[in-house]
Amino acid sequence: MTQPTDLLPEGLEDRLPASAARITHAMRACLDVLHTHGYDRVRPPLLEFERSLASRMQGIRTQAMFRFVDPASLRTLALRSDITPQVGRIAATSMKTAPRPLRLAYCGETALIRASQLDPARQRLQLGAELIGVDTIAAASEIVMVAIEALMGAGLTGISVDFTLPDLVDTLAARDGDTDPDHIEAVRRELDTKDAGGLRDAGGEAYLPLLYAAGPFDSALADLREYDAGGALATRLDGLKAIAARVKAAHGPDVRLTLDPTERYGFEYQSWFGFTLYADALRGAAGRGGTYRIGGSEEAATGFSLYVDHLAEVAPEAGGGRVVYLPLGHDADAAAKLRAEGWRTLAQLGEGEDAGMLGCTHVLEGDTPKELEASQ
Ligand SMILES: N[C@@H](Cc1c[nH]c[nH+]1)C(=O)O
Repeated sequence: MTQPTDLLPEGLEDRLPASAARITHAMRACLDVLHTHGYDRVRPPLLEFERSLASRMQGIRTQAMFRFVDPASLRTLALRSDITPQVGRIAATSMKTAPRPLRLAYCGETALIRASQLDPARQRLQLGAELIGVDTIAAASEIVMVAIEALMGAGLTGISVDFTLPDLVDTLAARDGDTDPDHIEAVRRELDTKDAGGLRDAGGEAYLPLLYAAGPFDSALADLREYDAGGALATRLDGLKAIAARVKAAHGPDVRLTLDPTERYGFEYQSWFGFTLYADALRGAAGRGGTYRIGGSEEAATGFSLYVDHLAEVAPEAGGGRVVYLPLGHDADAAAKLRAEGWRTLAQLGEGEDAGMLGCTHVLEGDTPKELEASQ
């Protein structure tokens, strides 16, 4: 019986076996890909001092985090809403002297006070990789390639990568000698809503072509090059082209590439390069990444995060449906051998159990699993 006290807060939910199995399967597949590419796993804590979460990356807002006073230290703690800043802290402190480039992977729960309208979840299983100490095309390409491989490892299809230039407006404002923060912010806001009229009213007429330089990668890049007559964006555009070329060479038409230079949603701290990952049938993003600087050490880094519980909704089922029922007094060695071969076993505990109802497909007879129907 559900009691009123069993209700969960909005945006938080229990994952029951089928859904939890999908998530675990996707998580393992993604972690395996990161492991094979040389990314070492770290496990930062679930909460830490609010100030430390905020100080490592520019633009992080702790207002969106769950915060409370620690009865032990009487200081404000925050629940992490993103693991990347924690990995930045690790790279700048305990792993300061580790050789660069430093490759770190992570996977853990994050929480947000307010979900977005597109994605109401207030808890997210974030998994990702950070490549620290280099800001090169080679590093950004590796991150994009590993992210795609991780999604493919989880069984996702129809993957697309949407590139963006998170610091675009700042770069153009610097080019134009525009130092008025209010004007820059107004332009950003109108670009975010992709409102041409609003952009004009905000004095951002010069930025109008950016709204239209979006879509399939090659044509959007060509539009941007045309727009960028003065060449302020030239190195960025060359970088994007080189990264895209690597993805194309490896995946051809299997991975769709798009470019939306003004897309800033979710890019709080990324610098010249950002990307969002999508897949077939998935509502919203599967993940996001880009280049950034670790506050304090000012070290350059590139990385990506995948939202595993979200992407697992469209990942194929975990499979491995073979479950063998072990009757009372069964041969324990035979059962152990089957488990070692990848079978799942379910041991009988008492009389009156229905192996089929409990999800078993086989029953152990002697040392051989017999299909349930066949054995009856
Ligand atoms: N942590 C960022 C993505 C990212 C990882 N590294 C760099 N950017 C996010 O979840 O949006």
